[in-house]
Amino acid sequence: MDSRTKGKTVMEVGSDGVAVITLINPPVNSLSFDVLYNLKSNYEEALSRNDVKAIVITGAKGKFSGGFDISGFGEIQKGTRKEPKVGYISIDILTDLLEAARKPSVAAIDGLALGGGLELSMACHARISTPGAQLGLPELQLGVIPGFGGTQRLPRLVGLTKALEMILTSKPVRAEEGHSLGLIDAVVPSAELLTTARRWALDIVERRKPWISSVLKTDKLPPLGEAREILKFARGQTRKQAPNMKHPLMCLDALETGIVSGPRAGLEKEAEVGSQVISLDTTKGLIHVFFSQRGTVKVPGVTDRGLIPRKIKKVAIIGGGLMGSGIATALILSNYPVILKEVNEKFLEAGIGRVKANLQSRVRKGSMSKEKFEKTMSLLKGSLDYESFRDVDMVIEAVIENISLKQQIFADLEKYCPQHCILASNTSTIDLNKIGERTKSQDRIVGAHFFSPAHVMPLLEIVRTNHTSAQVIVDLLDVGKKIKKTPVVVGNCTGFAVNRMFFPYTQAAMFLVERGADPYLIDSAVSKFGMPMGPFRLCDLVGFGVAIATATQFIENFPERTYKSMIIPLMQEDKRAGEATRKGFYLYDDKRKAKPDPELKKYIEKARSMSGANVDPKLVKLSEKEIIEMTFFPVVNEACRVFAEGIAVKAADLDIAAIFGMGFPPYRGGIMFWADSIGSKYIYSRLDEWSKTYGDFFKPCAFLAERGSKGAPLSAPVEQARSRL
Ligand SMILES: CCCCC/C=C/C(=O)SCCNC(=O)CCNC(=O)[C@H](O)C(C)(C)COP(=O)(O)OP(=O)(O)OC[C@H]1O[C@@H](n2cnc3c(N)ncnc32)[C@H](O)[C@@H]1OP(=O)(O)O
Repeated sequence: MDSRTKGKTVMEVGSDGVAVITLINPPVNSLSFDVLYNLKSNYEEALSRNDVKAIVITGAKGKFSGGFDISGFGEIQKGTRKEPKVGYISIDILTDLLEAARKPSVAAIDGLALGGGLELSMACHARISTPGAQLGLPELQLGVIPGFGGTQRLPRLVGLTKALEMILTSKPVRAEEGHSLGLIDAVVPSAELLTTARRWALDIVERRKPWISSVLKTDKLPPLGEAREILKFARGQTRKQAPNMKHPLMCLDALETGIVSGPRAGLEKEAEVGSQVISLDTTKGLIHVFFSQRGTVKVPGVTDRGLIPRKIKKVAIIGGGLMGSGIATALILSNYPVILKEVNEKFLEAGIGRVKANLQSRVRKGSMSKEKFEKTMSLLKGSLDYESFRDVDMVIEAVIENISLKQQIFADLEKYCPQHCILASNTSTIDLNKIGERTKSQDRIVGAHFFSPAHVMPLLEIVRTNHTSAQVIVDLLDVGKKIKKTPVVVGNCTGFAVNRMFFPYTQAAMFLVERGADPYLIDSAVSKFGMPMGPFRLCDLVGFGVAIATATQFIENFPERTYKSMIIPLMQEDKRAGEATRKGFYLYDDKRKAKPDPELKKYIEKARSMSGANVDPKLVKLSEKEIIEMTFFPVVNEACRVFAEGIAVKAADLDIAAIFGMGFPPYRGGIMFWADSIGSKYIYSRLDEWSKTYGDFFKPCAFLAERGSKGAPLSAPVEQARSRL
């Protein structure tokens, strides 16, 4: 393969007259322009050769195709590649050359047929797959729409309602379901895939099997009036669920055009809309997230050293509270045997009960069988001492945020655990060097910061000190992958990456309400921006105990930029501690539904008088845009510090940390990506102005000041950062 080309296809013509074209572009046989143009020329050759009666398309190494090469969108966005003529691939190649050919084609699908992969197969005249195949059109989650005729052929093969479900949720179906839906013609074992596909193709030639052009099918489409109703409903749902994104609605337009005006018009609309969505900001954000998420496991100096992850056979967890039980649940769900240690029988029973409840909720929802529940629970053993820790490969400490308690635990662990055992802490804020101060095991001390609920939330912040060995990081990255978490490796400091970014967000919100802004308007503006909830609703959810413990760490370590608001401590004094007490910034009913509380004013006024702050008429009347800027620019500022200090190696890691740890909207690409879309100059000038008016909480850090003064991108690599990694 030419080093400049990305992938290829190869064609072999058998003595049976079947030309087998294989897609080759490791690791997932993505459809790069090179692959697609190669496919076209192989196809033309097959059509022109007299010894070819039919064509089979398959993918190399057990994968049909993971879809269009996503990096191609980036090239088009950056202008480094010219987009082909609108409709060239979907209409000229796949519809007019392949589907309308006078020789039939069959797709032989093993493994993946996603996006463009499934679309290519749907342009064939039949599809044979192996039982493990995954079939889906996940394009919307990348900000693009199903192209290559996907919006036209899928509804014609599986019906409009199912097609909408598959497209709008981006979720793939398995081969058996695909078969029952009519998407797949036969499911056969891997070893029989190619022979069955070849025979099927010849049977079509001989008219023993039907020669079906999916794009011309109409039998699965509902009558026009019904189709319009279904699409109207889908539009309503989409507007509610994805209010800040245009591309799902544009996709529905392409589907509707095909149903109302016929498949040719539908293909043209799909091509037109498909080309427009590539330049949407939300699409740029989502594509950035796709690659950044996969990039977090590439840690310079660690994962490029050829280290092989060691096998972790048994894990111990200390503390069966909310975090410990969640982590235990995540581990046993991925078949790790776990010992859960508590200080007494009562706490141990409660901890095991929590794990049980986590799994039982899956049984209730039907996603786990009773047998699987029993088997999974059998992996969990309780303990009240360290005796059973003698053969564990990893311990995760998950007790309350108390430094001396953690120090004692780590000193004990050093005595009882084997020499190779990884000693991890789930602390969310405390400096790991302090935790390990009373040990001589600094090279195997690491942070494994899970987010609550740990068996559900996708992020794992892996924190390393200057002493943590690369092997330990590689081991933990492997555990993270096995328990299906997105890991982000960060350096050691108070709050690490996520909580350091989180803190100014809640602080900015407190600052604004003390100066007269309405907390409920702030929550509403932040939710509209795309966060799952606003800062006040979030404080209630997390609970004021945690909020105060975290704030204490920040006040101690970053006093110069901590805004010390008394609102939460005052409410806590009155036994309002958030959702758990049914009273916080909101009041909660039996169903935990939140409603604003007029009494909140009282606490705000008291806090205001204590801090000496005055109501500022400008801040009382903030627009939604200003609310977003005043709450998120301080986050950008802190993210810049984290980046400049080398706590995060890549800006993209902070994007992923913000999305998976804070709930930052993925379609905005993450905190640094979003900041760059606004421009460092503007962010710097706003923060600078606020810091002059309102004080050091808003003061831009040196990194932001330097880049902002030049208008340079904040995500560009830090050249000479003193890396803590
Ligand atoms: C001209 C307009 C055309 C419009 C019509 C068509 C549009 C499309 O087809 S858009 C693409 C649709 N496909 C997808 O969304 C699938 C995306 N990929 C995945 O979901 C997963 O990667 C996977 C399920 C295919 C495999 O998962 P896993 O085994 O966990 O491996 P990784 O996710 O780590 O991926 C390995 C490696 O492969 C790269 N990669 C995966 N898919 C693509 C792709 N479609 N294009 C380019 N590259 C892809 C991924 O980035 C990883 O790369 P490295 O990090 O360098 O190892």
